[in-house]
Amino acid sequence: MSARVSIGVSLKMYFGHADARRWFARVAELAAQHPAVADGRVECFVIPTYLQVLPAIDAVRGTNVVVGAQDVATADSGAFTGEVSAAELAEVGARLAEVGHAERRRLFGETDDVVAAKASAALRNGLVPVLCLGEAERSSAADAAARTVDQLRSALRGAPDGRVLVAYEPVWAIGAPEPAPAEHIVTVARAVRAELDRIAGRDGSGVIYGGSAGPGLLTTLGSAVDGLFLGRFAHDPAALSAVLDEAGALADARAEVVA
Ligand SMILES: O=C(CO)COP(=O)(O)O
Repeated sequence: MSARVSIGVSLKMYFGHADARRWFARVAELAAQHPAVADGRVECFVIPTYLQVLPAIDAVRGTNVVVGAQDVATADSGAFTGEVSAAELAEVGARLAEVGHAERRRLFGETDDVVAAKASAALRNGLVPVLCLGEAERSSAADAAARTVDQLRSALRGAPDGRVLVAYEPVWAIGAPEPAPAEHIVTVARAVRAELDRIAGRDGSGVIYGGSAGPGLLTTLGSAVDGLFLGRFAHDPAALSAVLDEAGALADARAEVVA
């Protein structure tokens, strides 16, 4: 377990261009002033639409905030109309690529094979895949853990070495009023972390939780997770700032354990 805590935000398709730019400016400002982000104890990443990736990179330049994409092509170049390659994302300065989000699986038919090909494409090009995994229907924590670990194995089968951030997102907790219960998240996150520790070539990897996450949750979960993947509840920069404060406190507590 590394001491660093990761806090990511996907903007999905919520913001238009002007609103997104205003939000990036606020995030850049608060990250620059945030001691735990400024000194690297907390990794902060934002994942806007493809069209917003370049303005986001411009807005956060000089801060420790990094930018990712919400999807990535399986191929690196060629006749793939509408796709964006990991090679180009890396070329312009994106650092992460979200892979296999529940909305892409459900609305756009992404299969486990497609998810695996996208994870490989990201790793092959030096991007960190934010690998979104989680059970589709509410079940026991043990069952959810088994399903999520199976998804992880499938997504990384044959993938190049490199860091991976697993975003454990139970599908039924996405877009909900509340996150999944803490005991449920802790059980699944532990199983995912154990699997990440078992497989070679994944140094620096971790598991973050997403699905109606917001202020207060990270303090409840503690070191069972390596951070959070936020959606709606980070649209208000003040809420994101509160989560970064919690992440800083968690990183400090973890540094004492690691030392
Ligand atoms: O899917 C999510 C992040 O990728 C979570 O979104 P919400 O927090 O809005 O449910």
